[in-house]
Amino acid sequence: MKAVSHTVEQDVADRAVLVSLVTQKQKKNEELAEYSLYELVQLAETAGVAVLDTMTQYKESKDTKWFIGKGKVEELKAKLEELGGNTAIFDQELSGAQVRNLEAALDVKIIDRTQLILDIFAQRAKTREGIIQVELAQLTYLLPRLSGQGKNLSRLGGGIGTRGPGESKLETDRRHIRGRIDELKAQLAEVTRHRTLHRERRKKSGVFQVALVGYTNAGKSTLLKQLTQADVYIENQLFATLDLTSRTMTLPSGKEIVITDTVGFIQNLPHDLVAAFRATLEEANEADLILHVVDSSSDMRSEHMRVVAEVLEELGAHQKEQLTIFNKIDQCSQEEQELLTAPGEFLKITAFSEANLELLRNTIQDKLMGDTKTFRIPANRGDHQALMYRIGDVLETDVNEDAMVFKVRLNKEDYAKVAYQLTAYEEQLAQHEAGHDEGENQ
Ligand SMILES: Nc1nc2c(ncn2[C@@H]2O[C@H](COP(=O)(O)OP(=O)(O)OP(=O)(O)O)[C@@H](O)[C@H]2O)c(=O)[nH]1
Ligand SMILES: [Mg+2]
Repeated sequence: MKAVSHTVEQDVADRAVLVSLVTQKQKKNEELAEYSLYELVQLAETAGVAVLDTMTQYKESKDTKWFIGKGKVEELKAKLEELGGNTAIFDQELSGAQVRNLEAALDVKIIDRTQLILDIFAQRAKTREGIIQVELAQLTYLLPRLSGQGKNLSRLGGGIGTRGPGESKLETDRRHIRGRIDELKAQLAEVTRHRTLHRERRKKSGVFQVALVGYTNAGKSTLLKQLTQADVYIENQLFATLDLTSRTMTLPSGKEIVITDTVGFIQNLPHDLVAAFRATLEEANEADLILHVVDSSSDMRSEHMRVVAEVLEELGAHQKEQLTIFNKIDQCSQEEQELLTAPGEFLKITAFSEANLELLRNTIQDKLMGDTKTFRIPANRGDHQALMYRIGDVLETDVNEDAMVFKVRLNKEDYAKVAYQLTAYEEQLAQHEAGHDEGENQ
């Protein structure tokens, strides 16, 4: 390495130049490509990499051998030498051959966007399920890129720092990796089964489940914390949350529900990762209500919302009851706030306002539960009265001459099951009373 720039932090192991290729096709949406590179910088920093510089190449289509053009490779080499870089990170997915060619030409570590995201996930995963899922995604990514050549192989798996699948694992051949993939899949199935059982038990007990989903850094964990006083990790960085956190939350009616924080989404989320995290994301699928949290202060919020909608669709969760939460409006001007809109119901809030949280709690309650309704039940029919406690939350009771009056906040599903029966009771009561009146009049 030649001249090392004095701005470089010497103690950071990975010092990288970030590279993006914008092809003719993507050029139509240059803003998006630029944003993707901006995100890559954040991702790299999240992974603990010192970002020295970025460069973008505009090219008709990608180069099969070098990904970027040969001339651009020379330029990159000069830049890496000038700045004392030891890593090049590409914003798009590279083939195994491209990685090897670039590595040979540049003599630095080559990482692509997918691998970088996988590295961050590996760094963050804490639960057994998360750890299995990340290793599974890493190996699935690695398998088609294996060349069987020792040095390249270990480099390819090396990742940022030492967080790739360990080198000893990589010394083994494809067959071993396939075996390990099968093993991980089996372990994952087992963990998932436990969780599904747990979730079903919760469901049977009639507890409502709400899932927080959204683009990374939208404020999901902050909301979980604000709504439940949970002690969760919140950071102004991408992918702060990786593992699921479920907490009990109390609605204004006093009813308890379970609210779950999930992993954030990002554009060009590696497909292997979505597949591996499917089980975790299923949580959104099982929820009674999805809270889609949006960072309304981001210029890219529409893009974020599109990405989230796509992932939800991929999971088959797009038909679920949804509430869009435009969060961080404290960072938006009045004009910007007025522009915020979403299909279906939405709220504009900041997670730091108690009044806004109250509004959110009430909206969740209204979404999960029906309106309040008053029933009159014959005073001598204990069985009918017991029914009142099965169709929702009894808010008030009162007794008058012939009937007990129940004011109930309905649980839509449970009420639907017995609504016909209750209508019949009401009719009976009305008839009874009519008979009574007639009798009195005579
Ligand atoms: N100004 C402002 N900042 C907020 C608000 N809500 C959250 N934040 C900040 O946004 C950043 C990200 O918050 P998180 O709760 O970690 O976001 P997340 O959606 O859980 O992110 P990931 O776990 O990375 O997917 C933190 O710095 C929060 O303090 C808000 O209403 N207003
Ligand atoms: Mg989070």
